[in-house]
Amino acid sequence: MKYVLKNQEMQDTDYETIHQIGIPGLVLMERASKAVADCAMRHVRENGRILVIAGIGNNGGDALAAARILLEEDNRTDYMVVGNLEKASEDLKLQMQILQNLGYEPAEDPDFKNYDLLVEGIFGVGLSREVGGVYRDVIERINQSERPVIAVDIPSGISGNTGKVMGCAVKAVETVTFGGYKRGHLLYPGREYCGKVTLEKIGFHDQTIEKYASGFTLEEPEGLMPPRLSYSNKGTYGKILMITGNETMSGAAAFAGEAALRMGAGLVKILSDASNRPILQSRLPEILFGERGDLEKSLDWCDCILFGPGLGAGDETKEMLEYVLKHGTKPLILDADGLNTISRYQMEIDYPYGVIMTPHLMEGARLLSKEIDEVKADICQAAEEIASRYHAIAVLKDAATIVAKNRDKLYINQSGNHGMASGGSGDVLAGMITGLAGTGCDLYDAAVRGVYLHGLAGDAAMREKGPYSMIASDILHHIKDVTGGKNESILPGECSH
Ligand SMILES: NC(=O)C1=CN([C@@H]2O[C@H](COP(=O)(O)OP(=O)(O)OC[C@H]3O[C@@H](n4cnc5c(N)ncnc54)[C@H](O)[C@@H]3O)[C@@H](O)[C@H]2O)[C@@H](O)CC1
Ligand SMILES: [K+]
Repeated sequence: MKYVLKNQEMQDTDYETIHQIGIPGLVLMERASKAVADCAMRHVRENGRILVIAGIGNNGGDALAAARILLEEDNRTDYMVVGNLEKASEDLKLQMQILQNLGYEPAEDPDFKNYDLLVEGIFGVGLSREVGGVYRDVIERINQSERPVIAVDIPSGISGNTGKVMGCAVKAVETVTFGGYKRGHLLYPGREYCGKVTLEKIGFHDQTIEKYASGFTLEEPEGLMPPRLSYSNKGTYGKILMITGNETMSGAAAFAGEAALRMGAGLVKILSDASNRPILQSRLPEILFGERGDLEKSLDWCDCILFGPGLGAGDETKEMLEYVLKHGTKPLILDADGLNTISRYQMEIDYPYGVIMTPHLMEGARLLSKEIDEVKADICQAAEEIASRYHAIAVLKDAATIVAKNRDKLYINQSGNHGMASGGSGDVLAGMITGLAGTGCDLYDAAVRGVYLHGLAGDAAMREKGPYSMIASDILHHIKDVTGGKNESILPGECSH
């Protein structure tokens, strides 16, 4: 798990580290610049020429100190500063003075194409408005030079808060950042401008970062699945009820049902249109099939409910959803037409047993009565609004999916790929989350882990089938690769590890 911060949260972390904990800012800066210089040396060939481009804030200070370390290591390095030096930060002025004391003067109007590598520290977490003037000119020259660029902290021009391009932005091959990720590293389009993101420790301690970070991300699948017990039976791993699939969309029910079973669920019962009985029972004989008349007794039977995939958003769905919201007593996952029904009929949700809502951007926009562009402008905020308005855990699905719950740290997902952008992927996700929730996993954990593992299964599918040819069934097929436990022993005491 890694923390994710907004600009102000990083500045607060800086402030506390320097002024309350007592690590001098210049010590942090020296460590930051060492990490940047090391990265530059990994990228540049022997005798290659490096140009360091600094702004006038502390991001520029990091860059100039990196230039000094590169020179100390005998790299052919020039530097330049963009902006009015009179307005520069004290640390930037100091770093420039040190370079001059050592006899290194800034390069005058250097031709970027004469260098093998550019290192840019124009703006970091201090970027606060659209980029214009000399800054814009330099950023455009950097990109036009077609030279590899290392960005210090975040590519200049990318908003650390939203990943938005603030007028224009540097396209980097690698970004070296410090302490924790910034949201802009993980959210699109910023994510594409960063190249590889390398997170370095420079003196910010975890407890300080944890105190200020409003977000987190997962990077390792270990330890995410609920434990399996030798002494257990199918009842131990959850009885899941799925109200899914109308007469034209049996596939949604099949995908969600199989995904829950592949996540380890004990029993899955699908209530669907009668015409789906032969299809589902031949495709997925492991499931129990019921018709909609079975709703009342199924609600008593189950440990967890999925409502929505492939149902259609008509009056019948509305009546069933009202019934579930009134009589259900188990955690509820609302997806697809469950969500469309809520927005279409402007239903309110106040369901005390826990709700996860899994809208894609368009469904999210409908739930908030907004235009999709408003949702895209800050998807973290949109996810938080859905969570707060519907008293739910919101899973707002996009290339970087967000999971939000009131007062908890927000999750930004990094797994997954564009090969997953095809029909059925969302049904698989809903089934995976429901599978985890039905096995007794905390609901927020179920949402976060389901999203992360779904992306990892998609990545495994992409490696096998490629982004064009992979389909939702391939994601299902690869769930086995991300749930682990394949080498575990069958009998207690027979462990191989
Ligand atoms: N001691 C510290 O505070 C540390 C700071 N660090 C570095 O310092 C960076 C933050 O430094 P700063 O807070 O000085 O800010 P930046 O260096 O990110 O920004 C410089 C200044 O540019 C101005 N500015 C913002 N948007 C602009 C725009 N669109 N056009 C023109 N000017 C604009 C702002 O007034 C800002 O102060 C981090 O990203 C990191 O690289 C690291 O060295 C770690 C320690
Ligand atoms: K930068």
